[in-house]
Amino acid sequence: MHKESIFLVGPMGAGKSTVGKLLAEKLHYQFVDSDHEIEAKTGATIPMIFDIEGEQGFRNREALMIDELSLKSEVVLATGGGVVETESNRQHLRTRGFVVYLKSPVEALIQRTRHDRNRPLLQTGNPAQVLKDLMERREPWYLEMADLVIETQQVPVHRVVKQIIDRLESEKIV
Ligand SMILES: Nc1ncnc2c1ncn2[C@@H]1O[C@H](COP(=O)(O)OP(=O)(O)O)[C@@H](O)[C@H]1O
Ligand SMILES: O=C(O)C1=C[C@@H](OP(=O)(O)O)[C@@H](O)[C@H](O)C1
Ligand SMILES: [Mg+2]
Repeated sequence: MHKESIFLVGPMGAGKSTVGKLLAEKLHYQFVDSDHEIEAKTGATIPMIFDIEGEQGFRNREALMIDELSLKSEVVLATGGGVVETESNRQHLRTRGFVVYLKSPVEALIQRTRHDRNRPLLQTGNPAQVLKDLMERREPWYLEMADLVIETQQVPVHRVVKQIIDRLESEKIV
């Protein structure tokens, strides 16, 4: 099966947005980040949407955006970490493109997200526990939908991108 678009999934801090941008550049694909697209469409930041509409309001917008973006061809799509919480997203991503799960231990996710204030779910007294709990629930979904799993702990972004491209080329995806 020839799968044209590349969908990056994984937890907050896995590197989906950062890796996705560079991967798209190298492949000469369009880069789209579902969070950025939601912000552009609504004119509101992710924290504002969570504040005003709650997490479910954000998930509804995210599901509409994923449906739209996953139909594009030759894109690298960086999803948000919670994309797997919605069944239709899992279905669309699995059937419409090549899914790469960027895997990192929780300790690395904590380090990479600790100074960032733009992830509302981590603005709590114990973000490490939140990341652990979310990973416990979500990792089975990431694994279940992944065509490829890439370990990113202590692997610099350009090396992660290189590994993905090597695999995509060897499987004749790109
Ligand atoms: N492989 C990596 N090694 C070290 N730092 C990384 C790596 N991938 C991403 N980062 C850093 O981690 C932070 C979160 O990355 P980001 O791309 O926003 O993750 P995501 O979109 O998966 O939540 C950023 O500061 C980014 O520079
Ligand atoms: O894991 C989540 O539920 C979320 C992850 C975020 O994206 P990143 O994974 O790019 O941080 C963003 O969609 C929102 O804050 C919710
Ligand atoms: Mg991101």
